[in-house]
Amino acid sequence: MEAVIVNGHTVRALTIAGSDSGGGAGIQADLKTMHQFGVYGMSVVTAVTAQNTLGVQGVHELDAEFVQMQMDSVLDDIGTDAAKTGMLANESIIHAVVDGLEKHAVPYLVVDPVMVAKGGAPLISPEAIDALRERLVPRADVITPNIPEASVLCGHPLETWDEYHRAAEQLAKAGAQTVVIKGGHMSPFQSTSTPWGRNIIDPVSVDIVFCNGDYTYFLTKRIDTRKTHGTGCTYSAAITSMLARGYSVLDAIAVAKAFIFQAIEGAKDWDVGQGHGPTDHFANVPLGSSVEPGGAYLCDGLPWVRLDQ
Ligand SMILES: Nc1ncnc2c1ncn2[C@@H]1O[C@H](COP(=O)(O)OP(=O)(O)O)[C@@H](O)[C@H]1O
Ligand SMILES: Cc1ncc(COP(=O)(O)O)c(N)n1
Repeated sequence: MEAVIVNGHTVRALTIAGSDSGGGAGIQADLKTMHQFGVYGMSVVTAVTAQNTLGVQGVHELDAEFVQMQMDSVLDDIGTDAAKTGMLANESIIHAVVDGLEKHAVPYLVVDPVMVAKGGAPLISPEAIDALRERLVPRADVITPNIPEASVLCGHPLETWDEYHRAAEQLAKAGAQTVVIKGGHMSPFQSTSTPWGRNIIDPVSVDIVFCNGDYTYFLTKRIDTRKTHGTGCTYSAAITSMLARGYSVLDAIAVAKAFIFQAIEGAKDWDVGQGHGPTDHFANVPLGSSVEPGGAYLCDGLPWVRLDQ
């Protein structure tokens, strides 16, 4: 992959997240993904985890001042076309990150409100949730909660299609421009009766996107695998890379969703680790998708197919 040049400059993206020593999630997933998208990746590390596919063995949080120093180092000199946040660990780091974002020019911000690792280890302190909700959500161009994260941000459990939609609207009201409610944790059975009025027999993974008052649904086949370590990180890094390259939000999400589908599929038979294995960051970047707001799209191979409403 070559570096992408847009309007004469090298496209850059920044991740503000935790390090995953196992290489499947966090900073490592983000930088691998950005590289695969032809984007020059940079990192601000918030915490270092001792982690592998079996779980998180330890967490070392960095001082908020040092997080701020990294942001100044990167953004005073290099600058970025888009940034994403991942694991932010605690309240002081959230304040430092938001202060840094207010100080520097960051054209697009993707917030992946990381809370708990796939193995169950907490990646943010409970006291930090209010700061996340009050200071970071309103700054998000795109926010990408999974179902448990959306439940925590909204303050109640989410189990039905209707509740997923109300949660997206609540986060939009709180200031997030585009809300992506990710489908990895939805029950596959909910996919049999859908908001767009057509039944799906095979299990699918649906991401609900709420943007400018329209709902757009992105569906792929649900892959039967437990190797989903870092799916959320990889997906949000792909969206960030596409925004940095100048794509519209919906086209960015469409490409990112097709990429994460192929990344999960591609690593199904990998033998990396004994637990929740990583995704295939070498997956193809399927550019060329163009979607209209307000429809339901199925990625059945490529490109996207619009389902009748
Ligand atoms: N088994 C699966 N098959 C297909 N897509 C999946 C599967 N699991 C997750 N995804 C997709 O991966 C992306 C990340 O979702 P999710 O796993 O919910 O995030 P997180 O890692 O934050 O929990 C979403 O686009 C989701 O639809
Ligand atoms: C440093 C870090 N950041 C994020 C995740 C979440 O990824 P996942 O939910 O797939 O375990 C993680 N496990 N580690």
